[in-house]
Amino acid sequence: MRLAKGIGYVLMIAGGLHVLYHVLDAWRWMPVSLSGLSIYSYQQATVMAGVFAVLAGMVLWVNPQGGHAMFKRMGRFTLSVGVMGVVLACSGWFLLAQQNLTTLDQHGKTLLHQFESNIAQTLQERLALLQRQAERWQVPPYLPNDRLWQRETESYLRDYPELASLWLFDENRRLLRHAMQSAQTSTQGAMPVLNRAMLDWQHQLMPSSTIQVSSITQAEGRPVVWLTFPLVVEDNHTAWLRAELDVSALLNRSAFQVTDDTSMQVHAEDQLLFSSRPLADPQQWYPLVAQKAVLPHVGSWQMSSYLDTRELKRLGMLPTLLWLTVLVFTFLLMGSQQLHHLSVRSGQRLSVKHDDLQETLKVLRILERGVNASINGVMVADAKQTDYPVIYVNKAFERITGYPSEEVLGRNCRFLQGPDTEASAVHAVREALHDQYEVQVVLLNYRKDGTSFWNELFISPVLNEEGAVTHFVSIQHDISAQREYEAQLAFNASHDALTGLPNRSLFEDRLKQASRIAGRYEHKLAVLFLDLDGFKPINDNLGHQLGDQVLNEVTQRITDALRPGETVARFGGDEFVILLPELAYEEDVISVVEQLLVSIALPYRIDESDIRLTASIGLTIADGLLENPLEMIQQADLAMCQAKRQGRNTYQWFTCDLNTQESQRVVLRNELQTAIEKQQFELFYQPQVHAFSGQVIGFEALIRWKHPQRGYISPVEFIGLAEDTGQIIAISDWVLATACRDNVRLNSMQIGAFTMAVNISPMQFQRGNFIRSVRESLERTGLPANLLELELTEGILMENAEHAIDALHKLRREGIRIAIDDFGTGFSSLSYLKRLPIDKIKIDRSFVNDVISDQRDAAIIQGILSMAYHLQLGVVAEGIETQGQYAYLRKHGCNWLQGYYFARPMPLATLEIYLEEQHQAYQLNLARQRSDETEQTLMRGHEADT
Ligand SMILES: Nc1nc2c(ncn2[C@@H]2O[C@@H]3COP(=O)(O)O[C@H]4[C@@H](O)[C@H](n5cnc6c(=O)[nH]c(N)nc65)O[C@@H]4COP(=O)(O)O[C@H]3[C@H]2O)c(=O)[nH]1
Repeated sequence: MRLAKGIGYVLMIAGGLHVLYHVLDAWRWMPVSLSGLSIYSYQQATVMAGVFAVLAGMVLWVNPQGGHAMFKRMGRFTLSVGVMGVVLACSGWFLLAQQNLTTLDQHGKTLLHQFESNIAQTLQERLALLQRQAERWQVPPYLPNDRLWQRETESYLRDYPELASLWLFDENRRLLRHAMQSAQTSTQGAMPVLNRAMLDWQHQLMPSSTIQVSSITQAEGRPVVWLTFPLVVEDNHTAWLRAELDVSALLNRSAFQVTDDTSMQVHAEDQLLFSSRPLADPQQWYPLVAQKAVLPHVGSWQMSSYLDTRELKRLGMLPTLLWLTVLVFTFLLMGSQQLHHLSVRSGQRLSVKHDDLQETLKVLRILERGVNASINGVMVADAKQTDYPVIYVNKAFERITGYPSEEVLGRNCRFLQGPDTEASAVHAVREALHDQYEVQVVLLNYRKDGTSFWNELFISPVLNEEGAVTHFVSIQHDISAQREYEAQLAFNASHDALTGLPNRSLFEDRLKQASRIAGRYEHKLAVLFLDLDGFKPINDNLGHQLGDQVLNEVTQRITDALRPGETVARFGGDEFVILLPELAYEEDVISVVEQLLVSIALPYRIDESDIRLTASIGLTIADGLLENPLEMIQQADLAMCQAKRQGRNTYQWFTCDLNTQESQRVVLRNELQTAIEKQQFELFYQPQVHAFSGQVIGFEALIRWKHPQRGYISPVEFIGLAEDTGQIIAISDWVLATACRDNVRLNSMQIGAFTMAVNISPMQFQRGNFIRSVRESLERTGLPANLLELELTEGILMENAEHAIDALHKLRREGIRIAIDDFGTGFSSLSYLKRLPIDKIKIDRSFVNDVISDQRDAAIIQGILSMAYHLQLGVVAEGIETQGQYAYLRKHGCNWLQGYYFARPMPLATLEIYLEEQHQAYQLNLARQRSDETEQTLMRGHEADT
């Protein structure tokens, strides 16, 4: 920048000085110079170059940055063209001007040369003419007489005006005759008075035979040249003819016709002898050439040629025009070049801009596609116009709101608001728009069809390069589904998905609330725990879909039985809990419960078949003063379990005893788990004997828990709990495997083919892998299937008869025997029994117990035996404690017997000894019998002989 400024300084100063110099130098020629075109053309060229230098310097000095940029913008070629053009124009101008000057100089010289030649020739002719005249007068009659003189001189003077006068002198230099141009002669013929020069000549006249030519002298103020011719006349006398040549006339006579624009002058010793034109205005004439001319005899004079400055101007036109033309052409060329350069640069810039635009367009298209592909509505509003009219909406906006873009553009988007749009959210949006900051709100908007949707709205101001807000972009996210989902989640969090009833959590809330109200208003509230009886097999065997239908129907029946304000909740599975928050009388609970039991027990018509269900209900009542009202749920649960134990399809009040029992159950359950893990169980075996032979035909495996503190615990105490807790599965698997293994060992004693009867729990039987686990136990132990007998209660088979029948068929196909345990206690229908693929039935101990004393038990036993006989089923009577019972059953055809009368359950080792003893006793008895028979035979033979 400094360099540019420096160069600018130098150019300005140098150019300025150059111009000043020439302006001052040309001052005296100013009128001509200012006329624009003169001999100073070449100087003007350099002046113009100086002006250019000044201008360029100013550009660089005033704005070196701009100048630099300007030069850069002009392009090198343009600048080169400019410089070249200026140099060429100035050079051309200079050369042409020089050439003009040279031509003019030459022209002037030529003119002068011709003029000089003419003068010399004229002078020579006049000399020759007068010489001839002089010669004529040297022959007789010699000197002319007056008349002849006059005639001849008149002729000369007339024809040659430059001959100012002719003089004829005699030998003594006396004037004989003379003749003058009429203008100069006052009197023709009269002797003139000789002027001083003539007199001088008379005195100085030297006799000479040669022609004398004087130098230019003044005669009467005129430049003249004297020609003197010696004449030899008769008698060798001498005479002189003297001719006065008017130099001006001579020159005039010699001058040829020059052009209007040139002029010639002749000076002799600063005296103007001749001028082809009057040079009144010296500034009109430009001196071309001035040179000396030497004429023989006459001497030298100064000849000058002049050119009319108008011609000079005319001549100057060409270089100037050329200069201007070249400059104009240069500027045009520069202009065109610059235009070309600019067009190329613009083209390049346009190309770049075009590329940029294309790229921007591409990006914009992608953005537009992206915006249009967005699932969120996008809307752009003009922030600079009042009321922020919408200028763009994407497809998602149209889809979400139902408004086509043409109905939206130009409007304020408040048309999306409706009656339930939250005023606070709208206010927040307005404030954000007014203060131009981002805002995010959720508000209820309305579609074109009037339906509402939840709009999660995000509005952001858009700034331009100056940071001013020009637009607002809003992104709309229809979160209706999300809201619905959240509501659903909230509902699900507090409700049961299948029935839509409140779940435990909501029930607990309501219970707490009801308890507080009950405490405040001193009334009572009740909680009912309802569990369906026998629902699980329905669900497992008929499918969950059908189970769900049953549950929904149960829900409906319960709901129908309740009053408004009362709550029924589903706690999962088939458990329903009911809250009666405001009891007028305690007895009201009973009426509700009885209504529920009746209603639930009604048949369920599903898929064109009737399903029957009952419910067990536990009840508890409180006055709202319970510290923890949720205890009521546990209490009702305990009571429900008690109702179950009491035979189901009934209800049971909660009592404090139940609480104690439950505590014990909890302790027992934990200990039972420890027992499973530490294998604290043993199997005792109770023999079953043939009713008539008394021989042991098999055993029933009966589990014992060898508690580390309490000793042996009866299965009656823990099997039910294990069933409830699911611990029965692990226990049952162990029992089955152990019983099979021990039976293999007992059979290996080779004292009989013993059958092992194993009690099967309901949960064990209903497991999907039950048959497989039985098969695996047999395979692992190697016990033949026909030596395993499974004892199932009537209840197990009744709960899901079809599944049970199917499973029993499979088991029997394996060769496994099936016995129905506790037969007679389960109210089995006989038609149903007929379909069961079983081998035996076991008469329950309760019938055997009083068979002797109670006719009804006896009748039942007889009925069972009769039925079994006709169904071709074996019968085992258990609980035989007395001889009477034994005898009665044997008498009525019971095949097999089991009871303390024969043997108590015993460990394996004891059993082995027992069996050994029994076998020996049997053998002994058999031998005795044989011996008796032999003895009797012998006696009979002896009697016969005698
Ligand atoms: N008063 C009296 N009782 C007699 C007499 N003869 C046998 N008993 C008892 O009657 C019960 C017969 O077994 P249960 O009816 O299947 O009834 C069994 C059975 O239902 C269940 N149980 C026993 N062991 C198992 C087992 O391993 N698995 C399963 N699931 N249940 C078992 O526990 C119940 C009770 O078993 P236990 O206490 O061993 O009681 C046994 C047995 O000791 C008698 O003459 N008089």
